[in-house]
Amino acid sequence: MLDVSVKHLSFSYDKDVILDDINMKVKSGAFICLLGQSGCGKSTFLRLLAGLEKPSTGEILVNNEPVKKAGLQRGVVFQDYGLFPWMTAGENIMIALKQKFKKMNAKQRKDEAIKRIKDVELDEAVFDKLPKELSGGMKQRCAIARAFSIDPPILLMDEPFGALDAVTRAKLQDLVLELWKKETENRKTIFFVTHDVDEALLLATDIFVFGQSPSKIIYSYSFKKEKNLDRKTMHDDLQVMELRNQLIKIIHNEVQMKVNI
Ligand SMILES: Nc1ncnc2c1ncn2[C@@H]1O[C@H](COP(=O)(O)OP(=O)(O)OP(=O)(O)O)[C@@H](O)[C@H]1O
Repeated sequence: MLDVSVKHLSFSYDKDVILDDINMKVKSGAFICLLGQSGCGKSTFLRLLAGLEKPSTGEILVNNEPVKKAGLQRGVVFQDYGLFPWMTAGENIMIALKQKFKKMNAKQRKDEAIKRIKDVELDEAVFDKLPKELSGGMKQRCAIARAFSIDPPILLMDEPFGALDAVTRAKLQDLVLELWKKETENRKTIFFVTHDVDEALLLATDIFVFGQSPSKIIYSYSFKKEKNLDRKTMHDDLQVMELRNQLIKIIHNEVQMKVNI
C-alpha cells in the first residue's frame, strides 16, 4: 500500500517555471487521470513522480519517503512504447524481470514473459518478434505487459494510447482497466496523462486538470465510489455528462486564455 503525497511542488527548466505549487494527496490504488492543454507540464510532472527530474522546491512523498531517484517501485509506460528495438518483445520483458526479480532463472523468466504476453491478449509467437515487426497496438500491449510484469505498486502512463487509432485505443483502455481491477488487494496506483476527457472519465477514480504554465492544479474531481461506467452507457449518465462538459469548458477556457495573452 503506497500513498503518494505531493507537497508544494514547483519545477523550473532554467528560468522557465513549469509547475507552480502543486499539491496532491493520492490514496494507494487510485487511478489518477491528469488532463490539461498541451505544454502545461503533465509529462514533466510524471517525470518528477518517476524520479527522473528533481523538484525545484517542494517534494513528492511515497509513504512519507521522498522520491529521490528512479526506482522499480514506479513503472512507466510512454506513448512511444519504450521497447528496445534490438530485442524481441520477449527479451524486452525478460530484461525487466531480471532487474526486478534477481533470483528468477532464465526458464522462469521466459515462462513469466510468455504468461504476460498472453495476459495482454497477444499470441505466444509475439515473444520472438522484434518491435519493428509489430503494430503500434501490439507494441503498446508489450509495453503494458512489461510494466505489469515487474508488478510496480505505482504505474506512470504518459499518453500511452495517444498514437493509436480509436478502436485499438478503446481495446487497450479496457485492457488496462481490467488488469488494474483484477488486483482486488494491493491494486496499483496509476497516474495516467491524457488529452482525452472521455478517456479520463472512463478510467479515472480521480481527475486533476493542470492549468497553463506556470501550471497549477485548476480543478480536481473524485468519483465517490467505484464507478461502473462503460463506453456504451457512459454518455447516458447525466451526472457524468455534466462533468464532461465542465471539464471541456475548463480546458477550453485555458486554451482561450493562452491564445489571448
Ligand atoms: N528538457 C526540457 N528543457 C526545457 N524545457 C522543457 C524540457 N522538457 C519540456 N520542456 C518545456 O516544459 C513545458 C512542459 O512540457 P511537458 O512536456 O511537461 O508538457 P505536457 O503538458 O506534457 O505537454 P503535451 O500534452 O503536449 O505532451 C513545455 O513548455 C516544454 O517546452
